[in-house]
Amino acid sequence: MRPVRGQICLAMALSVLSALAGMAALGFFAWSINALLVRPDQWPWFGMGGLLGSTIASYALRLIAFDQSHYGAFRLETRLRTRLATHLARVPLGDLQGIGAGGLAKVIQDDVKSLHAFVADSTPLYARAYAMPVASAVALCWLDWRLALACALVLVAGVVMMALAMRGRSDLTRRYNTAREAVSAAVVEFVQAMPVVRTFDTGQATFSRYRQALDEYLQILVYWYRSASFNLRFALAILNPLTTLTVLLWLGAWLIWRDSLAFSIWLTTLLVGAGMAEAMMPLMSLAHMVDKAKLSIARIDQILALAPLAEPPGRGLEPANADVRFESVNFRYSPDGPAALTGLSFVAPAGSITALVGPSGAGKTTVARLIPRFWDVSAGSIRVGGVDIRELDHDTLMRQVAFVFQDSFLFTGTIAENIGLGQPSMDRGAIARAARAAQAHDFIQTLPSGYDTQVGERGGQLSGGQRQRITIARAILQDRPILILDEATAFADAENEAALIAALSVLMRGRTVIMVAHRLSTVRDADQILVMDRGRLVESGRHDDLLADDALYARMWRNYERAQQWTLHSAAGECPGMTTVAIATGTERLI
Ligand SMILES: Nc1ncnc2c1ncn2[C@@H]1O[C@H](COP(=O)(O)OP(=O)(O)OP(=O)(O)O)[C@@H](O)[C@H]1O
Repeated sequence: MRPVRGQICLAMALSVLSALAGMAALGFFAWSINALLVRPDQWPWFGMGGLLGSTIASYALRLIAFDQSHYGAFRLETRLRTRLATHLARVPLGDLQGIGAGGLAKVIQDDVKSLHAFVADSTPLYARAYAMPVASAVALCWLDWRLALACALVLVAGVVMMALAMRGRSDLTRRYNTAREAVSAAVVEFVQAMPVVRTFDTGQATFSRYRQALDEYLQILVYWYRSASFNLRFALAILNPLTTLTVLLWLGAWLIWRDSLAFSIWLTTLLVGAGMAEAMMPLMSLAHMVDKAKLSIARIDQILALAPLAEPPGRGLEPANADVRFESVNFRYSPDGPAALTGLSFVAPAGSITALVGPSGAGKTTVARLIPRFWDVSAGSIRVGGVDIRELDHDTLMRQVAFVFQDSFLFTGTIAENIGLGQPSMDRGAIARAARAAQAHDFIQTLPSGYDTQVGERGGQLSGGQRQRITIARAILQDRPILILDEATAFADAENEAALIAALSVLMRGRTVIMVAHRLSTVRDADQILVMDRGRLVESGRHDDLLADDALYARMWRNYERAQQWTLHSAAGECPGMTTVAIATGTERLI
């Protein structure tokens, strides 16, 4: 709360003043009743005026206190979200993947919101819940110590019962939250996996995981209720103002009967004592809110504690040209995980095309993702224009490199916004020119709102090939000297592929291109082909040289050529009752 501490302290102080004004109102009330009883013929103007004034003051102060705490909470919420977002942008992607999109969204949304609720609603109540009993106790002692003592005994009994009810609460709160999170995760999985699940079963398997999570949640709730319920109810009964009132009523009546207490004092203690017990009541729900806030704080801290990627001290260097050099690069996704890359060295000269090929899991995508520093290398270095990428400012590196990935990500927004991403000053003409070069203009024109069409969440309204061409248009507009293509034609169908290859050839012109490709047809004309296997570079050269070497690449090429000739035979003859449906959209692939 440090950034808004002043405002929250003010809110708490105002809340205490409001509680004191409330107590003063009770005093004026008792004074007026007593005055009326003593002199029924005279209207107690002073007491009545005081009552009105202090009641208005109490309400006004309370209102301002909550205003202040809410404004403070809004400021805190914005600051925290901004801080989290800025921090996340500098943390290695691998760490974020470990937490998962759901977990991150929960911290940024729910945890920050629960802190907001705590700061906005609880802080004034907290101050009041502590100040009121203390102020009441002082007032009661001043009025009559015997009645004050009786009140204190009731209160102590109530607090002891409350402490018993809340024993082990932290552990239970933690278990409760874990169970609740498990339910949320199971729901998300159930919903997200629906398209996949439905093709295998009716959702029973995933649903049973959801039900199991629900059962565990229910068990904890029942246990919590049972274990705390007696003590809790007893505590609530004791702290109920009626209990204090009854004790004060009987004791006061006895003292009056013995002529050792004035009626006016008795009346005032009844009013103040009842308020004292009542002020304690919110402490229990506040304790729960504090626990929740603590858990949220712990999760927020966990994210803020993730070490960001190292930034160069002072101003970073500028690359001399657009070549990319890997020098003895070793890389593991986690410190104790297997090596994804081992001793990888190569140079992609400025303006040349380098293709990465190799069997699945060879490390091709890893190479592509290390260049924009999604992760940092474990050993060795990657240099752009002669400078280690760790010594380049993040912005400088981003100005050098453009990416077109297989799972091209579009943001919720219009097509124009997606093409012009990161370049808000770009005008419509430039966006349309980039879209034309990316062969995307024609299909965009057929959409109902053209460039203003909303692409839907993650670009869900568009086909894979269309999304890809929008990403290519974005890369053309960015006009950066180095281009990383990862499976850029993966989603293309026959018609799309021709458009995509035309778009890519515009994009690749004059740039240093590093492309990951499965379909060997797309790498034939590359200036150099790097053949990878299990994280190592095993061959390199041009297509014809590699074929002549007759090693891994030559084998892959032969397999690839054979695959071109595959046809799908109707299996109906061999497997009665089975219908084979093939939707072929390209000459190379069958989906
Ligand atoms: N995020 C990750 N966390 C941990 N290990 C990973 C991660 N991504 C990839 N790997 C592992 O690193 C190795 C190289 O993977 P990579 O995706 O780079 O291979 P690839 O050659 O691109 O494969 P493919 O052609 O199938 O896409 C694999 O063993 C893979 O299991």
